[in-house]
Amino acid sequence: MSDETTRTPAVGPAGPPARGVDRTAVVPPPGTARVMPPQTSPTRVVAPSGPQTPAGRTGSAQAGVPRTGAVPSGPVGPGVPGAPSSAAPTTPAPPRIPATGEVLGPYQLVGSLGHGGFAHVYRALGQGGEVALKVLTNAEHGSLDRFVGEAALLDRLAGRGFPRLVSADLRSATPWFAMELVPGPTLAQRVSAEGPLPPHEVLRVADDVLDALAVLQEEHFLHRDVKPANIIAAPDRYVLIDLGIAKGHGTSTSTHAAGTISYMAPELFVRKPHARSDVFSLGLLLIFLATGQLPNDLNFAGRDLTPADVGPLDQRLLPLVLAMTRHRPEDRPPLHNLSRTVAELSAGGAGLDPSLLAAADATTVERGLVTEVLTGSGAPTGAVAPTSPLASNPVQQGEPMTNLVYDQQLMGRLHQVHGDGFDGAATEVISVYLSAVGPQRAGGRAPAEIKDYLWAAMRWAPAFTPEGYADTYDGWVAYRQRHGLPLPGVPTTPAPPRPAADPTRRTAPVTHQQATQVAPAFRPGPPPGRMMQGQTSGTRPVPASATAPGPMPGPATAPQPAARPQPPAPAPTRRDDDLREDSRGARDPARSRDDQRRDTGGGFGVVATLAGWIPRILLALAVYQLVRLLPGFDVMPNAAALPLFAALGDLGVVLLNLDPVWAPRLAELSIPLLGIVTSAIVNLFRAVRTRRGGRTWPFWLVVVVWVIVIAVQGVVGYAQQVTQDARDSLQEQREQLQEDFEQGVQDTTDDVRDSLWKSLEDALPWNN
Ligand SMILES: Nc1ncnc2c1ncn2[C@@H]1O[C@H](COP(=O)(O)OP(=O)(O)OP(=O)(O)O)[C@@H](O)[C@H]1O
Repeated sequence: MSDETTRTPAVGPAGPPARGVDRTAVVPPPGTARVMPPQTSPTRVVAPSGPQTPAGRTGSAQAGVPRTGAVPSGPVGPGVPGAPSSAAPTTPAPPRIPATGEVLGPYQLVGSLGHGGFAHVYRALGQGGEVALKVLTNAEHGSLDRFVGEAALLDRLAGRGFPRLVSADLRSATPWFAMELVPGPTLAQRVSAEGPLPPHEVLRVADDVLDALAVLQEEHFLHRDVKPANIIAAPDRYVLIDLGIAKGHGTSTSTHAAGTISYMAPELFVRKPHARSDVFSLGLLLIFLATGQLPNDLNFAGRDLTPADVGPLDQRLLPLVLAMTRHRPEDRPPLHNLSRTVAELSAGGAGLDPSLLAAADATTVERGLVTEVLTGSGAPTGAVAPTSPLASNPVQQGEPMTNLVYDQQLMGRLHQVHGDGFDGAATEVISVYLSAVGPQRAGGRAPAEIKDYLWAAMRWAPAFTPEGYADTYDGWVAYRQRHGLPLPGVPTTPAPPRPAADPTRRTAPVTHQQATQVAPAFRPGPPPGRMMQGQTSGTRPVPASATAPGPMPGPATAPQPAARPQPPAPAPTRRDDDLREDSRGARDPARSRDDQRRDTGGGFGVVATLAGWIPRILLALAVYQLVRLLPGFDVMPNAAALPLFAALGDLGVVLLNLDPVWAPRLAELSIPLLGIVTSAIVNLFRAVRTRRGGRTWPFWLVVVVWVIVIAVQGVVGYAQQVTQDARDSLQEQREQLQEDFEQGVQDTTDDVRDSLWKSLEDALPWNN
């Protein structure tokens, strides 16, 4: 078979694979492994020769697939063939998402099957028929190792409960692997479309998934992400997908984290995976399948579920799921006992053997499992910075801050902040949040520690702050303003209504591509006093402490520690695709300022900016005109006399068929009216261009301001007119009086003079 290795083309330089070039095979270091061409038989991700383990023995060879290479016994990472080590010639390329129609190796991508924050999965066509082709689309540190690990593990599982690995090229500039295409919807899709499953079908799911988990356990792995979206309902079986090794280290905008957290065992929140952590998730999954809902499991209250928590459930299933979801992992039954119980239930056995559902000592295969998973996958501990205090001071189960992960409003806000790439701002958000809800919620932990813990619990990798913005709260707000995104505290689209039938239950997220929503009630506001004092996680400043005083940041709803975490609530007026685009752009070091200018509209952006000033100038003019109405200020030049407004006044008179005396008044009114019209046009243009039609509040704000301006102008103008009329009338009366008086005096004078003359003439002797 060595000839097959040699016919595989060598790994080329980084860059998109050439069309038609066969780069399908994993190319191991010389002498360490072999490669098989996909056209003839499955290519395997193979490991260097090394110590064999039981895992190796139970791998593909056990399934009857010939193998010559040893399967890595532990986690796959650097050093494993196909996983470029630090010395490997290829470095992870910036995220590139291939388009449908592209050719990768011998496959043509014919459609998208789905994607998470880490990879895209395509339906692809090759010589051997259709496959599901998974492409790594995340270039963050460690992503490639985990991607290789997933391919290697799939290879070892050899289709037992999982899709069979077909071929791979993990050293390509766009690393990918092809696996068996499993036809059918995911269980999330099926329940969403058809509602809860009948009990016998739930038992079938349990049977298949328990088998798959047992195979995984033999390989010394936990899945850690058993949920409806990760199980495909094929016509004849249920297949577990997405080996959670790489879960959550993709872009922050992965919507999968929400689904993940809903099914997460309590011990995983404190980063203590247990061999029976998957049992817990499967127990919740079965409840969901049977009822369509998830219970408020109250695990953080430290107790097991009760029948009342679970709700109406088939009585045969009830003891099974109650046992699987026990709070303490060691109280849950091991996989083998569960399989026997499910078999008994499926066969309709009259009496269950209660000992099968009792707590049991660790089985041989369970021993040693957890350490391997923890150190092997690098997650969730991988999300904790080595400099974090958590690295040396691990979180203890039951610490108050572990409940913060259940706070939907806090997590919704953090999801936004992180999704935008502002982890430093997240620390400030947490600090303000603690000021609002009380420092006891921090249990003595600093906001930076809490942030690191929450990031680990959510499996969020450190974000990359967009170029040109400070990684602070203010920087984040500036970013959101610049991109026309909802700001903290600004009410947006309301969250989808929840079923109100039973307050103790909640509907599970049945699809991980759900519409985003926001948690508007928690309003961090500006951070208190910019109290930076140290550095954490590299170079980011952090607030001094959780107990630092600060202003109450608006209405903060008290957290509900007992509730199981809801999916974090991302921003509502923005689709995940948009978020992903921005995040991708922000993460791309090659992203130039030109690109960013293009994002903001380029030349259109300049025009839009200039146009945006017109309503503001008109508003200033309107206010100026208001000032002119004040007594003594009318000496200021009249803006309404400007040719534009004067012409509008004349036009208004003509159009409304008014007395020309109204022209100056209409000229004045034309200023605010023009302001309303231009601001409406500008806002409409922006909303259409940014595809954020829901963001109309600035327009309405401007309209309200204009209406106030017009009203004030109208009232004051009317009052002024009335006063002027009265003054004119008084003046007229005064002048009339004056005139009358003067006329009277004149008449009297004339009369007196005439009378005197008359008397004088009568008195003269020569007149007698
Ligand atoms: N073998 C397969 N056959 C058919 N569809 C598949 C297969 N593997 C994956 N898919 C589809 O692709 C989607 C994404 O797959 P997967 O969950 O493995 O991606 P991911 O990037 O690892 O996601 P995540 O962010 O959860 O890690 C699945 O929801 C499923 O619909």
